[in-house]
Amino acid sequence: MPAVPSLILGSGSPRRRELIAQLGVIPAGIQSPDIDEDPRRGELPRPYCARLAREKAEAIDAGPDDIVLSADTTVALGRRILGKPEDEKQAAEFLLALSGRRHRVITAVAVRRGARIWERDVVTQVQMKNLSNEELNAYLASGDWRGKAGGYGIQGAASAFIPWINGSFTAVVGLPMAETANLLIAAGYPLYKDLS
Ligand SMILES: Cc1cn([C@H]2C[C@H](O)[C@@H](COP(=O)(O)OP(=O)(O)OP(=O)(O)O)O2)c(=O)[nH]c1=O
Repeated sequence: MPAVPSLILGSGSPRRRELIAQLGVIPAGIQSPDIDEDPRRGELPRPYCARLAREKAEAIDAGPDDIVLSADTTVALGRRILGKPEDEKQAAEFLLALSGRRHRVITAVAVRRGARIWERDVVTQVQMKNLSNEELNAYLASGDWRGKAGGYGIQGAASAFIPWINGSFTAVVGLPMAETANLLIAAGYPLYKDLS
């Protein structure tokens, strides 16, 4: 058994890689999980998001002692799930639905070691201001909506659309850092341990 378990980042998201690097964690491997992200009929946003994080962690090919970290970020408008827009038209539809409204961003994290899974989900409230046509069109043209739940990235130009959030900024970007660190420690990852 290796003295230090390897961490496999089970996520293709560049944001998640950058966020765990801030903890000093450099993954031994990175794999993009390939799962069906369609919500089940009647599935609510929070259980949907938790299920996806878990399924992503389970879909990663890892050794029995490796630690796998996966996550899912979902934008919820009431009971409605807004995932990653398929095209610009859908991004426009999502942004118009969010314009002037408060919504939730849910990020679920799943850490797996062998058959054991440690999970947490975090809900952040986000207020989006009323978007003018000019703002909407400029943002759509920037392409920054691509690959982002709800069709916006709070860490980019869309920061100007968000007067306030209540909760974890990093969770909105893709990983709640405090909870992620706790899950890694629970799974036996030697975070903060001096390995020299
Ligand atoms: C709301 C919001 C989402 N996002 C991103 C985080 C996630 O990468 C993405 C939601 O898609 P996810 O399905 O959570 O993740 P992903 O497809 O990018 O990567 P993987 O499944 O391989 O882990 O939206 C932002 O970067 N900023 C934001 O403000």
